[in-house]
Parts: sequence; structure tokens; C-alpha cells
Amino acid sequence: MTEAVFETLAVVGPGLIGSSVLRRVREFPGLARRTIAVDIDPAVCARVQELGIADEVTTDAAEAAAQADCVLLCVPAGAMGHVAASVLPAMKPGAILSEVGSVKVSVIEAITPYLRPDIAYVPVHPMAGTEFSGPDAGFATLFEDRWCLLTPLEDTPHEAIEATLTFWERCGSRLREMTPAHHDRVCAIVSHLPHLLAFTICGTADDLADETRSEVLDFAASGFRDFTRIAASDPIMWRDIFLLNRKALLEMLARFTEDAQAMARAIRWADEEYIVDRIERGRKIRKSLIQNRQA
Ligand SMILES: NC(=O)C1=CN([C@@H]2O[C@H](COP(=O)(O)OP(=O)(O)OC[C@H]3O[C@@H](n4cnc5c(N)ncnc54)[C@H](O)[C@@H]3O)[C@@H](O)[C@H]2O)C=CC1
Ligand SMILES: O=C(O)C(=O)Cc1ccc(O)cc1
Repeated sequence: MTEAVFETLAVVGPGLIGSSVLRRVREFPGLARRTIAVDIDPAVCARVQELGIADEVTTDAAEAAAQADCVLLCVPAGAMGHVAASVLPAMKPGAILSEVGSVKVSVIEAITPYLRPDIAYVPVHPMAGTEFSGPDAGFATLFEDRWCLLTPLEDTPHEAIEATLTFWERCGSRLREMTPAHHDRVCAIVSHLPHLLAFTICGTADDLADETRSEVLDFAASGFRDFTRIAASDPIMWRDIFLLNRKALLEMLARFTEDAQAMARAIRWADEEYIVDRIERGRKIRKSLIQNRQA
């Protein structure tokens, strides 16, 4: 039988990501022998209990942390600092603190002041999710064939990195290590900017419907419908991501705005070659994602 990576895993914030981890541990051997789910919201705790996806459920983060050899924070990125502050003093010497925040530099900065020398901190980011939130939204196969990015610090102990890599590998993820700053620039373009565009285009279409009293939204064709899926994402989570990755996101938005202006100019002057070239690049990217089973 495969030995479990962790004896006791505490998941703080069993929402979409946290409950998917808990379900994975339940359904697949070799991840953790015992799980504790912790949430600030008693209604979430009650639901996790009903779902039967954790061995123990509590609102007391310190009590759970004291029993765990890995504490995985799955709370909104803006809450990571104070949640880390509440679990770290209670953690067992030699235990691992990990978190799945979508932004790395600011979250690491928020957690660092509370770190202890005998706790290994391993920041990760599973590049997997949906527009839904909460414990009912999770599923055990969420991380399969999806990237999980690790952004260890210079002094993160090797064994803690290895254990974390094995854990996510057994969740079905593809793994890549990178610096936190590089992570934030990559995610700004592939994840954060697309969400910003989706929220914005939905707002613009809604304003147009108000202005013209037309049924812009009723007749929205499939292109717009694809944007509305992303635009249905959780407002608090995305507020935190935008503000915590402000610098890289604004830089990518400026780049995008320039490229959109170039497309506008090509359309104005009927520059067919430019327009076709840009569309062909999009098709190529989509095709390579499908080939890599990422779409
Ligand atoms: N939703 C997604 O597709 C992805 C999200 N992430 C990151 O994962 C984290 C969690 O996201 P989701 O699972 O979507 O959120 P969610 O909203 O589904 O779950 C978050 C849970 O944290 C709980 N919580 C909030 N503050 C807390 C506190 N102080 N103590 C204990 N529990 C607390 C909430 O009650 C909720 O149950 C975020 O940092 C997000 O950036 C990473 C990859 C994908
Ligand atoms: O639903 C989608 O399309 C997503 O992009 C999910 C997602 C949201 C946040 C992340 O940090 C990673 C993945």
C-alpha cells in the first residue's frame, strides 16, 4: 500500500479548492491518513460535515493546526496573512504551511512576518478551478492534467518541497517551479487579465442594454456567453486578486490596450493581412491547448 504523504492534513477554507483537495484525499490513496476541515463560517462547517468529506470539522483553526503535519490555506488571497498568523503559533515543529492563493508575491509578503524557523512554508497555485465557489462546488478530479505551480522561497527545506510536489502529483497535477514574481506576471496575462476583460465586457453590454433599451443581453451570441461563465466568478476572490497583483495586471492591461488599439487601426484602414494574422494566432494557440489537453 502507498504510504500517505501526510499523516494529518488540515484544510483551512474548504470551498471550491479546499473541498476538492479533501475529496481527492477521500477518494485516492497516498495523500493523507486523516483530514481536518476548518472554516470561519459555521454554515460551511455544517455543510462539510453533511458531505462527509473530512474526518473532523471545526471553526477553531489553532486547534486543527496543532494536530496537523500540513496546514493548507485555501481562503481568499486577501485573508491569507491573518489566517497564517492565527495558525502558525499552534503548529507542530517541522510541519508544513502551504497555501493555494492565486497571487504569490503579496501573499508571501503577508505571511512572512508570522513565519517560524521550524515551519516550512511552501506556496503553491493549482491552475485549476471553475466560476463556482463553496464546498458543494468541489470535485476530486479538479486538478487532473492541470498545472500546479510551486513558488518555494530560497530557504524552503528540500524535503518540504518534495512532499508538496508528491502531494500535488498524486492529485493528478502537472508540476512546475518558478519564482513568485515570474508566477505573478504569467498569471496576470493568462488568468487575471482574461477575468478583468470578462467582467468589463459584461458591464459594457449591460450598460448598452440600459442605454438603448434593447435586448443586447437577451440575444447575446455564443462569443459573449463564453465571457459570462468567467464573469460569474466570486467578486471577493477577484477583488483580492486584482488588488494584490496590481502592478503586473496593470502592466498586462496596458500591453493589451495597445494591441487592441492596433487591431482597431487595422479595422479602420481595412488592413486585411493584420486582421487575419491576429485571428490565425488565436486559432493556433487554441489548437495547441487542445493538443496538450489543457482546453
Ligand atoms: N476558484 C478558483 O478557481 C481558484 C482559486 N484559487 C485560490 O484559492 C483560494 C480559495 O478559493 P476558492 O476555493 O474559490 O474560494 P471559496 O470561496 O470557494 O472558499 C473559501 C473558503 O474560505 C473560507 N474563509 C474565508 N475566510 C476565512 C478565515 N479567515 N478562516 C477560515 N476560513 C475562511 C470561506 O468561508 C470559504 O468557505 C483563493 O485564495 C483563490 O485565489 C486558486 C486556484 C483556482
Ligand atoms: O474558471 C476558470 O476559467 C478559471 O480560470 C479558474 C481559475 C481561477 C483562479 C485561478 O487562480 C486559477 C484558475
